[in-house]
Amino acid sequence: MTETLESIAQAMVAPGKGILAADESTGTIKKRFDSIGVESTEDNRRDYREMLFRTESAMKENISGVILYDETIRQKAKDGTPLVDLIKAAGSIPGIKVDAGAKDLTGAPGEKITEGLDGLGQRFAEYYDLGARFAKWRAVINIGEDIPSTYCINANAHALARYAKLAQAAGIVPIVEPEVIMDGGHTAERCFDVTEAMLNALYDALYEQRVLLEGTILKPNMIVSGTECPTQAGVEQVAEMTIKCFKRTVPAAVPGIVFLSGGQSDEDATAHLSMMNQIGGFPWKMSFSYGRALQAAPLKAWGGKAENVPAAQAAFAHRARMNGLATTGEWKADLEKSAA
Ligand SMILES: O=P(O)(O)OC[C@H]1O[C@](O)(COP(=O)(O)O)[C@@H](O)[C@@H]1O
Repeated sequence: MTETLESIAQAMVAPGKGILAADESTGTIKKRFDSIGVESTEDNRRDYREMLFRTESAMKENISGVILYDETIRQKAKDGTPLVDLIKAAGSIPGIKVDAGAKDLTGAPGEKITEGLDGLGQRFAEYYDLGARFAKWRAVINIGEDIPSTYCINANAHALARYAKLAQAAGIVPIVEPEVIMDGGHTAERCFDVTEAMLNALYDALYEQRVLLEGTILKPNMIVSGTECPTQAGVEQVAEMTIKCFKRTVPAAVPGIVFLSGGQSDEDATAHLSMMNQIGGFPWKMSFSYGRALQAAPLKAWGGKAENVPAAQAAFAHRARMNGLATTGEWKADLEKSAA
Protein backbone atom coordinates (compact mmCIF):
# COMPACT_ATOMS: atom_id res chain seq x y z
CA MET A 1 0.00 0.00 0.00
CA THR A 2 1.34 3.47 -0.78
CA GLU A 3 2.01 5.49 2.32
CA THR A 4 -0.04 8.67 2.52
CA LEU A 5 -0.57 11.21 5.28
CA GLU A 6 -4.05 9.76 5.73
CA SER A 7 -2.87 6.14 5.95
CA ILE A 8 -0.15 7.01 8.49
CA ALA A 9 -2.65 8.97 10.62
CA GLN A 10 -5.12 6.08 10.52
CA ALA A 11 -2.43 3.58 11.56
CA MET A 12 -1.51 5.81 14.52
CA VAL A 13 -5.01 5.39 15.94
CA ALA A 14 -5.67 1.74 15.07
CA PRO A 15 -8.07 0.14 17.60
CA GLY A 16 -6.33 -1.14 20.73
CA LYS A 17 -3.28 1.02 20.06
CA GLY A 18 -1.89 4.42 20.99
CA ILE A 19 1.30 6.43 21.14
CA LEU A 20 4.21 6.17 23.57
CA ALA A 21 5.52 9.68 24.25
CA ALA A 22 9.23 9.08 24.88
CA ASP A 23 10.31 12.52 23.67
CA GLU A 24 11.23 14.08 27.00
CA SER A 25 13.69 16.90 26.35
CA THR A 26 17.06 16.79 28.13
CA GLY A 27 15.73 18.87 31.05
CA THR A 28 12.57 16.79 31.49
CA ILE A 29 14.28 13.37 31.34
CA LYS A 30 16.77 14.61 33.93
CA LYS A 31 13.85 15.41 36.24
CA ARG A 32 12.42 11.91 35.68
CA PHE A 33 15.81 10.27 36.34
CA ASP A 34 16.36 12.45 39.43
CA SER A 35 13.16 10.96 40.86
CA ILE A 36 14.75 7.47 40.81
CA GLY A 37 18.28 8.61 41.68
CA VAL A 38 19.77 7.83 38.26
CA GLU A 39 22.21 10.15 36.52
CA SER A 40 20.96 11.45 33.16
CA THR A 41 23.84 10.37 30.91
CA GLU A 42 23.53 9.57 27.20
CA ASP A 43 24.08 5.85 27.93
CA ASN A 44 21.49 5.74 30.72
CA ARG A 45 18.93 7.48 28.51
CA ARG A 46 19.71 4.97 25.76
CA ASP A 47 19.45 1.97 28.12
CA TYR A 48 16.14 3.16 29.52
CA ARG A 49 14.53 3.86 26.17
CA GLU A 50 15.96 0.72 24.56
CA MET A 51 14.35 -1.26 27.37
CA LEU A 52 10.95 0.24 26.53
CA PHE A 53 11.31 -0.29 22.77
CA ARG A 54 12.34 -3.93 23.35
CA THR A 55 9.16 -4.69 25.31
CA GLU A 56 7.79 -6.84 22.52
CA SER A 57 4.23 -7.48 23.64
CA ALA A 58 3.55 -3.80 24.34
CA MET A 59 5.20 -2.55 21.18
CA LYS A 60 3.53 -5.08 18.90
CA GLU A 61 0.06 -5.04 20.39
CA ASN A 62 -0.58 -1.64 21.94
CA ILE A 63 1.93 0.96 20.72
CA SER A 64 1.20 2.28 17.23
CA GLY A 65 3.96 4.89 17.32
CA VAL A 66 6.72 6.34 19.49
CA ILE A 67 7.57 10.04 19.78
CA LEU A 68 11.33 10.40 19.93
CA TYR A 69 13.66 13.22 20.90
CA ASP A 70 16.39 14.40 18.51
CA GLU A 71 19.06 12.50 20.45
CA THR A 72 17.07 9.24 20.43
CA ILE A 73 16.20 9.17 16.73
CA ARG A 74 19.97 9.14 16.04
CA GLN A 75 20.89 6.69 18.80
CA LYS A 76 21.88 3.03 18.49
CA ALA A 77 20.97 0.21 20.87
CA LYS A 78 23.78 -1.43 22.85
CA ASP A 79 24.21 -4.04 20.07
CA GLY A 80 24.49 -1.32 17.39
CA THR A 81 20.93 -1.56 15.99
CA PRO A 82 19.46 1.91 15.45
CA LEU A 83 16.66 2.47 17.98
CA VAL A 84 14.43 3.50 15.06
CA ASP A 85 14.87 -0.01 13.62
CA LEU A 86 13.78 -1.61 16.90
CA ILE A 87 10.58 0.41 16.76
CA LYS A 88 9.93 -0.44 13.12
CA ALA A 89 10.68 -4.15 13.67
CA ALA A 90 7.86 -4.20 16.22
CA GLY A 91 5.48 -2.78 13.60
CA SER A 92 5.35 0.61 15.33
CA ILE A 93 5.93 4.01 13.68
CA PRO A 94 8.81 6.31 14.68
CA GLY A 95 7.88 9.96 15.32
CA ILE A 96 9.86 13.04 16.33
CA LYS A 97 9.37 16.03 18.62
CA VAL A 98 10.40 19.09 16.58
CA ASP A 99 9.53 22.05 18.78
CA ALA A 100 12.30 23.86 20.61
CA GLY A 101 10.26 24.28 23.78
CA ALA A 102 7.84 26.79 25.29
CA LYS A 103 9.49 30.16 26.01
CA ASP A 104 8.18 33.29 27.75
CA LEU A 105 5.82 35.20 25.47
CA THR A 106 7.08 38.78 25.22
CA GLY A 107 4.67 41.30 26.70
CA ALA A 108 2.47 38.63 28.28
CA PRO A 109 3.50 37.80 31.87
CA GLY A 110 2.93 34.13 32.78
CA GLU A 111 2.29 33.06 29.19
CA LYS A 112 4.32 30.94 26.78
CA ILE A 113 5.01 30.67 23.07
CA THR A 114 6.53 27.58 21.51
CA GLU A 115 9.61 28.19 19.38
CA GLY A 116 11.31 26.14 16.66
CA LEU A 117 9.99 27.26 13.26
CA ASP A 118 13.34 28.48 11.89
CA GLY A 119 14.83 25.97 9.45
CA LEU A 120 12.04 23.52 10.19
CA GLY A 121 11.53 22.59 6.52
CA GLN A 122 15.13 21.30 6.27
CA ARG A 123 14.90 19.54 9.62
CA PHE A 124 11.78 17.70 8.46
CA ALA A 125 13.62 16.45 5.36
CA GLU A 126 16.39 15.05 7.58
CA TYR A 127 13.96 13.48 10.05
CA TYR A 128 12.08 11.83 7.18
CA ASP A 129 15.37 10.26 6.03
CA LEU A 130 16.00 9.09 9.60
CA GLY A 131 12.64 7.26 9.50
CA ALA A 132 10.15 9.65 11.15
CA ARG A 133 6.66 9.49 9.69
CA PHE A 134 4.95 11.71 12.21
CA ALA A 135 5.99 14.66 14.36
CA LYS A 136 4.87 16.56 17.43
CA TRP A 137 4.75 20.23 18.44
CA ARG A 138 3.48 21.21 21.89
CA ALA A 139 1.98 24.58 22.78
CA VAL A 140 1.59 25.42 26.46
CA ILE A 141 -1.45 27.38 27.65
CA ASN A 142 -1.48 28.36 31.33
CA ILE A 143 -4.68 29.20 33.19
CA GLY A 144 -4.59 32.10 35.67
CA GLU A 145 -6.78 34.97 36.80
CA ASP A 146 -6.43 36.98 33.58
CA ILE A 147 -4.83 34.40 31.34
CA PRO A 148 -4.75 32.97 28.74
CA SER A 149 -4.96 36.10 26.59
CA THR A 150 -6.25 36.05 23.01
CA TYR A 151 -2.73 37.14 22.05
CA CYS A 152 -1.23 33.95 23.53
CA ILE A 153 -3.92 31.67 22.09
CA ASN A 154 -3.58 33.12 18.58
CA ALA A 155 0.23 33.21 18.58
CA ASN A 156 0.38 29.53 19.57
CA ALA A 157 -2.36 28.51 17.11
CA HIS A 158 -0.46 30.26 14.32
CA ALA A 159 2.81 28.49 15.15
CA LEU A 160 1.08 25.10 15.40
CA ALA A 161 -0.44 25.60 11.95
CA ARG A 162 2.89 26.73 10.42
CA TYR A 163 4.53 23.61 11.84
CA ALA A 164 1.69 21.36 10.66
CA LYS A 165 1.84 22.60 7.08
CA LEU A 166 5.64 22.21 6.93
CA ALA A 167 5.34 18.65 8.30
CA GLN A 168 2.79 17.66 5.68
CA ALA A 169 4.91 19.14 2.88
CA ALA A 170 7.66 16.71 3.97
CA GLY A 171 5.32 13.66 4.04
CA ILE A 172 5.13 13.70 7.84
CA VAL A 173 1.88 13.62 9.86
CA PRO A 174 1.77 16.47 12.39
CA ILE A 175 0.47 15.79 15.88
CA VAL A 176 -0.81 19.19 17.00
CA GLU A 177 -0.66 19.53 20.77
CA PRO A 178 -2.22 22.56 22.42
CA GLU A 179 -1.83 21.66 26.11
CA VAL A 180 -4.00 23.55 28.57
CA ILE A 181 -2.02 23.01 31.77
CA MET A 182 -3.68 21.37 34.80
CA ASP A 183 -1.77 23.40 37.43
CA GLY A 184 -3.88 25.87 39.39
CA GLY A 185 -7.07 26.21 41.42
CA HIS A 186 -9.42 26.56 38.43
CA THR A 187 -12.55 24.49 37.92
CA ALA A 188 -13.20 21.93 35.16
CA GLU A 189 -15.66 24.46 33.67
CA ARG A 190 -12.85 26.99 33.31
CA CYS A 191 -10.66 24.32 31.69
CA PHE A 192 -13.56 23.65 29.29
CA ASP A 193 -13.85 27.32 28.29
CA VAL A 194 -10.11 27.78 27.76
CA THR A 195 -9.77 24.51 25.80
CA GLU A 196 -12.77 25.45 23.65
CA ALA A 197 -11.22 28.84 22.81
CA MET A 198 -7.83 27.28 22.06
CA LEU A 199 -9.28 24.57 19.79
CA ASN A 200 -11.42 27.08 17.90
CA ALA A 201 -8.36 29.24 17.24
CA LEU A 202 -6.30 26.18 16.30
CA TYR A 203 -8.75 24.86 13.71
CA ASP A 204 -9.19 28.37 12.26
CA ALA A 205 -5.41 28.61 11.83
CA LEU A 206 -5.11 25.09 10.37
CA TYR A 207 -7.81 25.96 7.83
CA GLU A 208 -6.21 29.30 6.96
CA GLN A 209 -2.83 27.66 6.46
CA ARG A 210 -4.26 24.92 4.20
CA VAL A 211 -3.49 21.96 6.42
CA LEU A 212 -5.09 18.67 5.34
CA LEU A 213 -7.08 17.68 8.42
CA GLU A 214 -7.28 14.01 7.39
CA GLY A 215 -3.50 13.91 7.71
CA THR A 216 -3.28 15.33 11.25
CA ILE A 217 -3.73 14.00 14.78
CA LEU A 218 -4.82 16.15 17.74
CA LYS A 219 -3.06 15.71 21.09
CA PRO A 220 -5.06 17.65 23.68
CA ASN A 221 -5.60 17.76 27.41
CA MET A 222 -8.78 16.29 28.83
CA ILE A 223 -11.25 18.61 30.54
CA VAL A 224 -10.21 18.22 34.17
CA SER A 225 -10.28 20.31 37.35
CA GLY A 226 -7.10 22.25 38.20
CA THR A 227 -4.83 20.30 40.54
CA GLU A 228 -5.51 22.78 43.39
CA CYS A 229 -9.27 22.99 42.82
CA PRO A 230 -11.13 21.90 45.97
CA THR A 231 -13.87 20.08 44.02
CA GLN A 232 -12.48 17.56 41.55
CA ALA A 233 -14.61 16.43 38.60
CA GLY A 234 -15.26 12.67 38.64
CA VAL A 235 -14.52 10.16 35.87
CA GLU A 236 -17.91 10.45 34.14
CA GLN A 237 -17.92 14.23 34.33
CA VAL A 238 -14.43 14.45 32.84
CA ALA A 239 -15.43 12.10 30.02
CA GLU A 240 -18.70 13.90 29.27
CA MET A 241 -17.20 17.40 29.36
CA THR A 242 -14.26 16.37 27.19
CA ILE A 243 -16.51 14.85 24.53
CA LYS A 244 -18.78 17.90 24.62
CA CYS A 245 -15.88 20.31 24.21
CA PHE A 246 -14.43 18.41 21.24
CA LYS A 247 -17.80 18.00 19.52
CA ARG A 248 -18.02 21.79 19.50
CA THR A 249 -14.57 22.39 18.11
CA VAL A 250 -12.83 19.46 16.36
CA PRO A 251 -13.88 18.78 12.74
CA ALA A 252 -15.05 15.24 11.93
CA ALA A 253 -12.34 15.02 9.24
CA VAL A 254 -9.68 14.66 11.97
CA PRO A 255 -8.96 10.90 12.22
CA GLY A 256 -7.92 10.74 15.83
CA ILE A 257 -7.50 12.41 19.18
CA VAL A 258 -4.64 11.08 21.33
CA PHE A 259 -4.63 12.51 24.82
CA LEU A 260 -1.65 13.68 26.86
CA SER A 261 -1.68 12.61 30.51
CA GLY A 262 -0.56 15.98 31.84
CA GLY A 263 0.15 14.84 35.40
CA GLN A 264 -2.97 12.69 35.93
CA SER A 265 -2.32 9.46 37.82
CA ASP A 266 -1.79 6.37 35.62
CA GLU A 267 -5.14 4.94 36.54
CA ASP A 268 -7.08 8.19 36.15
CA ALA A 269 -5.67 8.67 32.65
CA THR A 270 -6.75 5.14 31.71
CA ALA A 271 -10.17 5.36 33.40
CA HIS A 272 -11.01 8.68 31.71
CA LEU A 273 -10.07 7.41 28.26
CA SER A 274 -12.01 4.19 28.70
CA MET A 275 -15.10 6.05 29.89
CA MET A 276 -15.04 8.31 26.83
CA ASN A 277 -14.88 5.31 24.53
CA GLN A 278 -17.63 3.60 26.49
CA ILE A 279 -19.89 6.64 26.05
CA GLY A 280 -18.94 6.94 22.34
CA GLY A 281 -21.03 8.80 19.77
CA PHE A 282 -18.18 10.87 18.26
CA PRO A 283 -16.58 10.74 14.81
CA TRP A 284 -12.90 10.41 15.78
CA LYS A 285 -10.84 7.60 17.31
CA MET A 286 -9.97 8.48 20.91
CA SER A 287 -6.67 7.08 22.10
CA PHE A 288 -3.58 7.96 24.12
CA SER A 289 -0.18 9.60 23.67
CA TYR A 290 0.96 9.33 27.25
CA GLY A 291 4.38 10.14 28.61
CA ARG A 292 4.15 9.93 32.37
CA ALA A 293 1.00 7.74 32.51
CA LEU A 294 2.82 5.01 30.52
CA GLN A 295 6.30 5.46 31.95
CA ALA A 296 5.92 6.24 35.66
CA ALA A 297 5.53 2.54 36.62
CA PRO A 298 8.38 1.12 34.45
CA LEU A 299 10.69 3.99 35.41
CA LYS A 300 10.19 3.23 39.10
CA ALA A 301 10.53 -0.53 38.62
CA TRP A 302 13.76 -0.06 36.63
CA GLY A 303 15.58 2.27 39.01
CA GLY A 304 18.60 2.25 36.68
CA LYS A 305 19.48 -1.42 37.41
CA ALA A 306 19.95 -4.04 34.66
CA GLU A 307 18.53 -6.79 36.90
CA ASN A 308 15.23 -4.87 37.08
CA VAL A 309 14.68 -4.79 33.31
CA PRO A 310 12.17 -7.72 33.24
CA ALA A 311 10.07 -6.15 36.02
CA ALA A 312 10.16 -2.74 34.32
CA GLN A 313 9.16 -4.24 30.98
CA ALA A 314 6.29 -6.09 32.68
CA ALA A 315 5.13 -2.80 34.23
CA PHE A 316 5.27 -1.05 30.85
CA ALA A 317 3.46 -3.92 29.09
CA HIS A 318 0.74 -3.79 31.73
CA ARG A 319 0.10 -0.04 31.35
CA ALA A 320 0.20 -0.33 27.56
CA ARG A 321 -2.35 -3.15 27.71
CA MET A 322 -4.64 -1.25 30.10
CA ASN A 323 -4.58 1.80 27.83
CA GLY A 324 -5.07 -0.40 24.77
CA LEU A 325 -8.26 -1.70 26.38
CA ALA A 326 -9.30 1.89 27.16
CA THR A 327 -9.22 2.75 23.43
CA THR A 328 -12.22 0.45 23.00
CA GLY A 329 -13.87 1.23 26.35
CA GLU A 330 -13.08 -2.22 27.72
CA TRP A 331 -10.85 -1.32 30.66
CA LYS A 332 -12.10 -2.26 34.15
CA ALA A 333 -10.57 -1.27 37.49
CA ASP A 334 -10.34 -4.90 38.63
CA LEU A 335 -7.95 -5.66 35.76
CA GLU A 336 -5.47 -3.42 37.59
CA LYS A 337 -5.88 -5.35 40.83
CA SER A 338 -5.48 -8.75 39.21
CA ALA A 339 -2.16 -7.61 37.69
CA ALA A 340 -0.94 -6.34 41.06
O1 LIG B 1 8.66 19.53 28.28
P1 LIG B 1 9.10 18.50 27.30
O2 LIG B 1 10.37 17.85 27.68
O3 LIG B 1 9.06 18.95 25.89
O4 LIG B 1 8.09 17.27 27.42
C1 LIG B 1 6.75 17.40 27.55
C2 LIG B 1 6.10 16.04 27.55
O5 LIG B 1 4.74 16.28 27.44
C3 LIG B 1 4.14 15.36 26.52
O6 LIG B 1 3.72 16.11 25.43
C4 LIG B 1 2.99 14.68 27.21
O7 LIG B 1 3.49 13.97 28.30
P2 LIG B 1 2.56 13.60 29.54
O8 LIG B 1 1.62 12.53 29.05
O9 LIG B 1 3.53 13.10 30.55
O10 LIG B 1 1.85 14.84 29.96
C5 LIG B 1 5.23 14.40 26.08
O11 LIG B 1 5.10 14.05 24.73
C6 LIG B 1 6.48 15.18 26.38
O12 LIG B 1 7.52 14.31 26.69
